[in-house]
Parts: sequence; structure tokens; C-alpha cells
Amino acid sequence: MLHSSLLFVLNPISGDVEKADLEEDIKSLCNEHGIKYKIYITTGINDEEQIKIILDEYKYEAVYAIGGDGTVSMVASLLIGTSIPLGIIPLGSGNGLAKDLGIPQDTEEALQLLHHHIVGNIDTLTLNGMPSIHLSDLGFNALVVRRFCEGDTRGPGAYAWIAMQEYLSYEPKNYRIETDTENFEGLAFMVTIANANAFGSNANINPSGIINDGRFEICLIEPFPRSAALGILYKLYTDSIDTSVFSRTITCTRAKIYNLENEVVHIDGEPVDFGEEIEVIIHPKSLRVILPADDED
Ligand SMILES: Nc1ncnc2c1ncn2[C@@H]1O[C@H](COP(=O)(O)OP(=O)(O)OP(=O)(O)O)[C@@H](O)[C@H]1O
Repeated sequence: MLHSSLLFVLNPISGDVEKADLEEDIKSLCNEHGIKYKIYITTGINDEEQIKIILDEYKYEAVYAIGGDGTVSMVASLLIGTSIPLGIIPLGSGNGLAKDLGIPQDTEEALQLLHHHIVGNIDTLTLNGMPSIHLSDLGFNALVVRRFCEGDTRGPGAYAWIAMQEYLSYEPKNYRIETDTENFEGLAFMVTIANANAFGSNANINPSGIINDGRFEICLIEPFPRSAALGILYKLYTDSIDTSVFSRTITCTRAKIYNLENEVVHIDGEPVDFGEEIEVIIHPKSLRVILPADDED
């Protein structure tokens, strides 16, 4: 189905990629297919409010986020619970949700979605009322994400460097987790609240997760000896972390996480400050997404 009106939300700085040519490509593609369009360029300030105003003024049939996970999450949070689907042209330093949805990482190919796609529905979560579409966590990775966001250097190299430095001194923290299926109390190296599968870095923390099954996973990495670190890393990058003796997965539809040591938290890559309790609720099939069509579609 071809959408006749599209809003594009383009982050000009994401992934350190210049996007002037892309804007031209979008304009000619839309003109070629007779699509009415608007391109909103993000500024990093009040973008969410500005996009809300644009969406209130005109009912676009779909909204494409052009950028990385931050841009995608911002746009997605505005579309949850509406009939307007989210499209993604992945152009960030992390493109986690796009990868999990099977959206082409090549820009030319992703642009073909404008005129050849299907629309599916995915679950979303809220953490204390804040939307989480991809992966949120507490513990080691959240600390690395926070340091990364505070720093000036971007890219996977900077992330890996911070992770290595923090790993040398990181101590697992205490959590209590109550869900509708299973409870946990004890120390964990990290606790991921997973609606999807893999981080933008490709580390797959939740290989068996399904994004539209009405359930989510809490993936724990339990304390491990230094000698096990490389093995865990290997399993994360070979989609097999669920076979590690140091991993534990709780599949559920509701959870309350007690962050007993007030450890750092992030939602879809953005650090947040919560109190001790985090309530996680799933909203089944609450977000419509534009996906590649099978060849026979
Ligand atoms: N014009 C702009 N100037 C500066 N920052 C911007 C601008 N537009 C958006 N931003 C910021 O970009 C961030 C989102 O970037 P996004 O995640 O999409 O791309 P990214 O390259 O993957 O970035 P990151 O490496 O930070 O994850 C948000 O923090 C947002 O405030």
C-alpha cells in the first residue's frame, strides 16, 4: 500500500552522516510517486513538542524517523496507540530497533520502503509510564551508556573503550524483581528489560524474544568470574547468551523491579532517573511499523 502523505523526521547529526543528498532523494522519490510530504529537521531542542504540533495540524499517513535509536524512540513514542505507522531509515551510530525489525541498513534499500512495504504491529513497554520500544537496562550497560552520553566521543570504538574501563571496577548490584511468572532477588551484573533482541552494537541480549507476542523478557547477567568474561561476550555476539550459565531470562507480562542500590537506568539508550521502584507494563501490538514486504507481496 502506498501512503499518500508522509512526514519525515530527519536528525542532521546522527551517525555523523551528512544528509543533504538524502533530502533530495526523498523529495524526488515523493514527487515521482505523487506523495505529499514534509521534512522536519530535528534541532535537539523541543523536537517532540514541535512534531506533536505538526501531527496535530495534518494527519500524515505515516512518519519516517531518519536517524539512530534516539530519533526512532522519540518518533515512536508519539505514535504509540495511534493508527499512524512508524517507518525507519536507519542512519545512526546505533540502529538497534531497525536491525531487530529486519529493516535494510543500506539507505537506498530502506528508501524503497516508501513505495514497497507491509505494515505490522509491535508491542511496546512503559517503565514508570515512560515508553520503551527496544531495550532498557539497569547495571553495567546502563552505566556505560550514561558515560558515553556524557562524553564527547561517539561511535562504537568510544563505547567499547568506556565499557572496558568500567568493567575493571564494576561490582554487581542488588535487585528484587517480582513478575507475574517468576521472582528474583540477588546480585546481577546487568538487568535488561527487553521488548526486542539486540543492542545497536549487535550484542544480542534476548535471542529468543519476539517483539509482538504480548510478552517481554527480563534478561539478567548474574555475577561471573573474570575468567568467564570473554565467553559471555562471545555468546552475546553469537546469539547464544541464553545458553550461558550466568544468564537468566524471565518471560512475563508485568514486572516490578526494585533497584535496591539505586543503580543507573536507561530507556532505549537515554539515561533516566527513577526512584527505587520501576513498574514495567506491556502494551501489546500498540505500535504500527513499516516493514519490508516479502518478495511475493
Ligand atoms: N540538530 C541537532 N543538533 C544536535 N543534536 C541533535 C540535533 N538533532 C537531534 N539531536 C540529538 O541527537 C540525539 C539522537 O541521536 P540518534 O540516537 O538518533 O543518533 P545516533 O548517531 O545513534 O546518536 P547517538 O550516538 O547519540 O546514539 C538526541 O540526543 C537529540 O537530542
